[in-house]
Formats: sequence, C-alpha cells, structure tokens
Amino acid sequence: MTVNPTHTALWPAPHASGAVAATVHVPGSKSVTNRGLVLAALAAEPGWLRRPLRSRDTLLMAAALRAMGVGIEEGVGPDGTGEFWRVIPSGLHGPATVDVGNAGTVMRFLPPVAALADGPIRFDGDPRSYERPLHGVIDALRVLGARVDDDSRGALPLTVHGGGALDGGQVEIDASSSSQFVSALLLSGPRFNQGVEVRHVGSALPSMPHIRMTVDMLRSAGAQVDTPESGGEPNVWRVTPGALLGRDLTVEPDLSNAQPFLAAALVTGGRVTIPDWPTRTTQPGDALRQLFTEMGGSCELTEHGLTFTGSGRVHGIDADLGEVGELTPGIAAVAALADSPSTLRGVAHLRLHETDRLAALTKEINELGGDVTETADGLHIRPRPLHGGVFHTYDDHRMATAGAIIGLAVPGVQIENVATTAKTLPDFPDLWTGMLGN
Ligand SMILES: O=C(O)C1=C[C@@H](OP(=O)(O)O)[C@@H](O)[C@H](O)C1
Ligand SMILES: C=C(OP(=O)(O)O)C(=O)O
Repeated sequence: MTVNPTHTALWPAPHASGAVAATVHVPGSKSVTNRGLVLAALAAEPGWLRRPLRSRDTLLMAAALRAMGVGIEEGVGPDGTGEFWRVIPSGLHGPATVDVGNAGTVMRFLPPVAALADGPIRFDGDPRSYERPLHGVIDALRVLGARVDDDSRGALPLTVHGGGALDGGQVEIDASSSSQFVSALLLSGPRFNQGVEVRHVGSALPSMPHIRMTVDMLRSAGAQVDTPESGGEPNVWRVTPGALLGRDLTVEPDLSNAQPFLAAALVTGGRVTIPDWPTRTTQPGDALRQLFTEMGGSCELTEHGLTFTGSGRVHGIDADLGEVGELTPGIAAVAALADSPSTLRGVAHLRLHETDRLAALTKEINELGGDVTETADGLHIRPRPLHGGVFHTYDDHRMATAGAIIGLAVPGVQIENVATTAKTLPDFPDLWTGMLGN
C-alpha cells in the first residue's frame, strides 16, 4: 500500500446539500465484457459485444487479444443500441507482449489463452500486478502441458511459450486467494485437447458469483460445463473440449459500479434509478438490493430499472462479503456513516486486490476521524462524526468511489487521484456531479 507521488491531484468530492434524485446510466460490466472478449476470441466464428465497457481494464484486454492476432473492430450501432465491438477470431500468434495493467481479469484469464498461441507471449504490468497472486494459474498451466517462465516467483512478469495447442486434463489448484484462477482455466478449457477439470483444494473459495458468471457465459457460447451445482462433486468444475459459438452479446450495466450511486440514495435519503438493471444476473452487485435494504433503504425493480430509495437513516450491518468482495469498499464507506457499528467478514483476500483494501480503508476512514479496525478476515467499523481531509486511493478505483460516498455526507473530503476510477468507470466524476445536478 504505497502512495504514488505522481498521483497527488486532489478532487474536491461534492457534498450533497439534500436528498439526491437522479437516474444514472451505468456503463457495462467489466467482468462480463472481459469474459465476452476472451470467449469471442476463442470462438470458431465472429461474434459481437454490444455496449461493452470501454475502460482501462477492458481496453487492455482488447489490446492483448489484438496483439495475439484477434480482430476487434469498434463501431456504433443504429439509434439507441450504443457502441459495439465485432470480434473476429483467428489463429493466436506469438511473439507478442501483453500489458495487464493492474487488471486481475487480464493477468489471470490470458495466460491460458497464450498457451494456445504459436509463440512466446510476454506478460508484464503495473508494479502492483507483480504482487497479486497468479501461482494458481501458472502452476496449473504447467500441469496441463504449458511452458511458463516466471523466474520462479509464481507471479508477473512472465512468458508463456505457446505451443499452438495444450493437452489440458485434470488439475488441482488452491484458489482461495482469487476465484479468477478457476475462471481463467475454465474459459480456455473448451480449446484444450482434453478440455479441463479444475479441482479447488484449500480454504474457502471467494467470489462464487463470478465463477457462476464464467460457467453461464461458457454455456451460452455452447460449451459443456459440469459444476458442483449441476450435480457434480463439490469444488470441481469440468469443461468438455469443443468449438465455441460466436455470440451476439449485450453487456449488462456494471452493478458493482452502480454501488456508489445507490449508496448516494442511501446516505442522503434520496432516490436513484439505474436503468437496464437485469432481472436475472450472475453479477455480485445484484446483492446490493439486499445489502443496502438491510442498511436502511428500499428498492423496486421495474421495467424502468432498479430504483433505490433511502429512508434518511443508515444502519450498520454484520455481513459475510466473501461472495461479493468487490462491494466491500462501498459498504465500508456507508457503514462509516451509519447509526450503529458494522462487521464485514470473509474478505481476507482483499489484502491482495488493487491495493490492500482492508489496510487502505482502515487508514483513510480513520484519518477522517473514523474508528475502523482490521480483523483477521475483514473490518470492524464503529461510526463516529467524520471531518474533511484528503482520502488517498492507492491506485484503487473502488477506494476513489468509497471516498466520494463519504464526501456526500462529510464536507471537505478531497479524493487523491480520482482518475484511477478509469480502471472500470472512466466517466465517474461526470456521472457523480451529473447525479447531483451540477
Ligand atoms: O472474475 C472476475 O471478473 C472478478 C472476480 C473477483 O476476483 P477475486 O476472486 O480475486 O476477488 C472480483 O473481486 C473481481 O473484481 C472480478
Ligand atoms: C478486484 C477487482 O478487480 P480485478 O479484476 O483487478 O481483480 C475489482 O474490480 O474490485
């Protein structure tokens, strides 16, 4: 958790003078866009992604696939259908270089794709990407028949020496530090000669909705996937080898990025509508309907989208967020403004996210006068009157949006490097001020 001295620009977080009342169009899901790109690149025919997210993480994914020879054409559809990407798969070629930035989806989903290329693919990224766990993917690829040079660190930077094909087969991994290890192996699994069987061994697997998203999207692309939920063994996923279909996929709004806007309704006692909220989804952000209702609001899902209404009161919560870890910074921000304490559990793995999120939230909320302590697997938050000050973001998009939530209720909060929201939500400052009617 280091403060990057090149990112010291301060953004005065707008303070809400009253209840917000707004409709906010939230851009597409990072997780769906990057899975959609990978599956389209591995398909046997061209496909479409409509309303893809265009952010740092997804542009890095697109650039990486292009570097390996995949065609990705960008365009704008007829009235109201928004932007689209047309993905034209081809043979995957090396040598090529991939910049993963600090995108977990890029650094984990692409090494298995690179193993199918016909030459070396070099992976590098932001300094933080060197610290994020990758051993589950690297070790598994070796077991499945790939050659990977990683200077024995089990992390980035590394080179995957693609051999044009991969045997595949059975592999055991400990994915307790990131569900993305499992998703990564499953996504490329249909293209391995023997498919893949992934068995998770180790303590609790986080972010299960994201694994369900992977399975759901694989099945929609024609893959056969056996899962614990479809009658298989616990912690075992099996993908049968076979061709993937090119899909015409419309990307759902990013429900985790809807969080700060819903939080704005909650903490100001206002009302926010998010159009196009899906009635059925694997996105973890859908859990906000329940979590934020418990914290003091109410919501209604209609044909206009999700409308969330704050009651004017904000309550603390005792919640295991292991399945929905990426919601933790936003929930912690709301919890710091509540009328009772909160305990957030099941999220030890957040110490290895974009930054050590448990340490960062503790430090930044406490520097505004809060009383947060880290526990072994989460946070204990005792609300206290907060004051203004600088909220550091540690190159973490969700720290920036968490600080903005606090700024709505606390005058004088300044967010350092709000531009880091470009990782998944480049328009955040404009959407935020637009919501407030400025
Ligand atoms: O597969 C995905 O799209 C994601 C899985 C989760 O990762 P972890 O399981 O590493 O927490 C989540 O936190 C991340 O934002 C996106
Ligand atoms: C953990 C996150 O991202 P990544 O995909 O880089 O793991 C996140 O978006 O909260």
